[in-house]
Amino acid sequence: MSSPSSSSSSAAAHLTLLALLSATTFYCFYKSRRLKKLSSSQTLHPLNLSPPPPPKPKLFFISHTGTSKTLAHRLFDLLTSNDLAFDLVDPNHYEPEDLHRETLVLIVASTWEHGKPPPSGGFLANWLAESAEDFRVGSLLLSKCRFAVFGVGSKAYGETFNAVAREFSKRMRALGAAELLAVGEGDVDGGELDEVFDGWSKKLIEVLKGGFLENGVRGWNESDSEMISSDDDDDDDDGEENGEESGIVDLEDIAGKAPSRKSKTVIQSNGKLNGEKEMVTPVIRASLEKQFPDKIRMLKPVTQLYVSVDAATKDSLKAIDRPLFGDFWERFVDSLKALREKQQRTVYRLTLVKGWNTEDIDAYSSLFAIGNPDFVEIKGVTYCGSSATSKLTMENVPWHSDVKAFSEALAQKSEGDYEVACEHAHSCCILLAKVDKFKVNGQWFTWIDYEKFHDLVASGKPFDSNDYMAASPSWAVYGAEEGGFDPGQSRYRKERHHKSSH
Ligand SMILES: Cc1cc2nc3c(=O)[nH]c(=O)nc-3n(C[C@H](O)[C@H](O)[C@H](O)COP(=O)(O)O)c2cc1C
Repeated sequence: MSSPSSSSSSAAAHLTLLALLSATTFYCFYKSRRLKKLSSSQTLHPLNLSPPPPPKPKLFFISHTGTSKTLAHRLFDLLTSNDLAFDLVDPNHYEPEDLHRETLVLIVASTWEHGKPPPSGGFLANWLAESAEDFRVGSLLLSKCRFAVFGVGSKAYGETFNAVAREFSKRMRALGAAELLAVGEGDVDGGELDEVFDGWSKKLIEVLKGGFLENGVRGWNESDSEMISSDDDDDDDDGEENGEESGIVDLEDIAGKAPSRKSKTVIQSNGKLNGEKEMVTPVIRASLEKQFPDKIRMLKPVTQLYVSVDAATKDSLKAIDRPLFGDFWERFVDSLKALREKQQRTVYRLTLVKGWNTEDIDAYSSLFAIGNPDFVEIKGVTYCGSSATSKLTMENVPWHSDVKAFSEALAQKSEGDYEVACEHAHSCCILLAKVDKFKVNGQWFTWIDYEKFHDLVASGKPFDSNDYMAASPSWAVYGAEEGGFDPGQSRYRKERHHKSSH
């Protein structure tokens, strides 16, 4: 191991900071534009042509043995005879990711075993449930949509009577849709289904024709939906000016927020300017998700190679990243393995989201053996405002003390392989480093000697990450009074108007 060069360490520190700031700025800008595009995609047309007309109202039937389908047909005829044009739709032939464009949706749905929908409605029901519970999908996703649900079931099933219809109603409301009237509850076993359905349908027609919601709020008609669209565009701009969606967010979040979770739709849209889905192409998304281990292997030497470790288990990685590939977990593990073979500094980057991935210390720790990274950088997720595309709240943002506790527990679990080396309290960030490489005679060498790195690359000879390390300044070392803030820089503290105990 060569001796560390302290002469260039200060320059290296500044370079590191500069690089970090530039990257952060780029991604903040990218993120803010992307969020704006996602939220405005519901209303704007590509190439700035006039906005597309609102989609035709939909009447979904979710049926197994035909009862709900028959009722839906009857409702369709009634709507048509009242000059209300609808498409009658089997959800098997519908892409739920188009739901955010809908302005009026009716659902007639039956309930089957264990309160579940029949097969034709399973995908739509799951999509709504997942979206409603996903903090990255905003509670305004369906804000342009008015809806009503009629359930077909049997009271004989007790608690699960019409569970599917109630669930649809609950999920749609959770995503911001406005319910036109209360869920209709049809009971096929002696509940006078036809009368109940006809009564509900009549009320629905009154609401639709009257233009009023049951709760007195003004309801839907075509010109309204256009008015809503243009208002929303204005809101969107205001939002950006007011900084509502312009907050900082981590690079890792970008991949997870890709507009489609189905590779089919992303690929179709790639380069075709067909609307809102071209923003993140499969290639960008896949590379943001670090799902190309072969590419990692082929990389030329870089000073520091990061792999995002967004979750520690297969299930949580699927929930957080919404991966593009079916073999996402194998690709992820393979990406970690590829790090092991690298000669340069390697880093696992963990972004903690409270309530999502902060619990599983054991599972994270077991990932260390796979990639054997030089460093583990642990950062709290950054709040960027709630919006149509994110329902991350301050509740999900860990305090620096949470990040510290998590990091210390992880270090302890490594049984001496890693220790907490540095912290950056003002960015809620902690660095674990490999003790046998980067702690020399009790002193940390986590900084980078860039000149040395370039000399080593130019030499063409093999080298290792500790050949270009530099001493960590005292203010950056874990536990320092400065908490990682360079005393050579000026600090501006934001004035806070709320009480905080932290
Ligand atoms: C095996 C079975 C399980 C059922 N489970 C429920 C249930 O949990 N809750 C409910 O309200 N109705 C339940 N039902 C009643 C059905 O919803 C009812 O038969 C309905 O007419 C089916 O409508 P469809 O033909 O449109 O699918 C069940 C029916 C069967 C045959």
